[in-house]
Amino acid sequence: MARLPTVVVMEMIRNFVGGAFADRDAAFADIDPATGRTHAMVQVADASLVDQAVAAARASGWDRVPVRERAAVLRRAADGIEARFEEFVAAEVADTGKPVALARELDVARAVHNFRTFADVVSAAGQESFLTDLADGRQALNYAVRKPLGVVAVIVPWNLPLLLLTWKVSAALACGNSVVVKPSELTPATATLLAEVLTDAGLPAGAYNVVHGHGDIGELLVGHPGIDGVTFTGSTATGTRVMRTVAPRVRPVSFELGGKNAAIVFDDVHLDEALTGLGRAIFTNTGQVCLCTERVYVQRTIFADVADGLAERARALRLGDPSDPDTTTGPLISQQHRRKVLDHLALAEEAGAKAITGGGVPEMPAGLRDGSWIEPTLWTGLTNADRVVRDEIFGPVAALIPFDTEDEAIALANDTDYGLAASVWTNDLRRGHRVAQAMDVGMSWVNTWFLRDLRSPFGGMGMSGIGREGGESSLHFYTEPTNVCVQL
Ligand SMILES: NC(=O)C1=CN([C@@H]2O[C@H](COP(=O)(O)OP(=O)(O)OC[C@H]3O[C@@H](n4cnc5c(N)ncnc54)[C@H](O)[C@@H]3O)[C@@H](O)[C@H]2O)C=CC1
Ligand SMILES: O=C(O)/C=C/C=C(\O)C(=O)O
Repeated sequence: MARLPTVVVMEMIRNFVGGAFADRDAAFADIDPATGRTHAMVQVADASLVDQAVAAARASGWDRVPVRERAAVLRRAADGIEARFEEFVAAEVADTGKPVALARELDVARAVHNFRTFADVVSAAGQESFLTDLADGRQALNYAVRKPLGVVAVIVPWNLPLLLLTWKVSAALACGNSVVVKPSELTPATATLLAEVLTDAGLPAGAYNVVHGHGDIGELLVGHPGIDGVTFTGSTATGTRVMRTVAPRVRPVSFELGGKNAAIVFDDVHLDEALTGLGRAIFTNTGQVCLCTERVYVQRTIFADVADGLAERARALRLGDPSDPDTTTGPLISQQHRRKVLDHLALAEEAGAKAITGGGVPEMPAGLRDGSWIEPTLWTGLTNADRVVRDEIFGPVAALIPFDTEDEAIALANDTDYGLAASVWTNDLRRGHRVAQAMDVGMSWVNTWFLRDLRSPFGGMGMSGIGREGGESSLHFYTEPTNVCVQL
């Protein structure tokens, strides 16, 4: 008997507007960066769908839902992600090529945590009040009531798609806003899956909308007259463009942009622990976390030990099939991004750097050869004057640079246009506090990296962004206070 041909039905990722999936004819390919193969098609939004999404958000009525009920919806959303945990993992792995172990531990676990945290934060929030003494002996009561901004545009990148999306969406919804989300064109899957979970959790139609597309759709969204605030994570270049688009309508923006983060390693450190921490800081998610370390300043007395130890850790990383639980390191997000990283590898060579490990494209097994793989790379022989020590590269790369004194290390670490994150590695408690505080950054870690308490402020200074999110900082960004003054 003749066998029927196998029909492969490609998954179609659709826009989600006003509580329903919306079909559009135009679509683009969603590429798995580990294999280079198309794993889904993504329908592209257009101006009229953006209009519909903003109108649906405006009409959702979510702002009138009491805080207690909002928090309950967020908690059910967290439960819903947990119930479909492996579906989220699979979608994130297919879009990003990141190892399944990382997607489980970091991305999807954090999505659950984001919803639970902002349910707690908004439930515990109070309001500012002041009793004002007046010249005639009487008093006035000042208190501020916080109202949601309204409709918030959420623009997120491809490196931690679900983590960053839910970090913003959970806080915005907690405060009573409705959102229109534009995920990265490279990683559209989990934002779409989240629409189902939020609907099942009881979120009203229109409170969460997803429009897919490239930067032009993002630009239409952030420039839309119905948008009351914009939260953006991505490159500094795109952040400045978003700022220009939003400026004529003077809407609040929260920007978490690029970084060129430093680590400072003192010679009193517990070497093994520091090497493990630094390995994470440089190579996690193939260096594609805005917090990743790309500059490591090492006290000269232990420079050779740190260089050897880090190179050994880099060589121990296991690049390979993302679905293998033992894989530690995936590909870069795209061939285009790999070209950018490879250009920086070439620039480093021209500047006279020595690659003590890596420096090129790895040999991958059949099936993975068309992926955007890159070797984890460490350089010596560079200084702060070199472009690769100044540009954000966003790959598994770092320059190791020696220093002699604490003051010199602080000056070198702060010698950058960025100001996102830093880490200090020392066994001297006082020095740890002192140097961490001297870093001109939003987040400064001592003997650890990317350890997050979601109630603490998160964001950057300089070219790394505007504003902070997290805990109360999120409540402040996603609401506007109206101060009421009552003569008593
Ligand atoms: N968190 C971070 O620090 C991140 C930094 N990057 C850096 O950015 C570089 C470029 O990566 P891209 O994918 O191009 O990031 P990007 O910053 O251009 O993209 C981020 C998001 O912004 C959207 N977007 C693009 N143009 C827009 C516009 N004019 N208006 C509104 N939205 C717009 C994109 O579609 C995407 O959803 C990377 O090589 C890396 O250095 C990338 C991702 C995250
Ligand atoms: O922990 C967070 O909230 C965010 C971490 C990472 C980024 O913001 C990023 O890589 O852009």
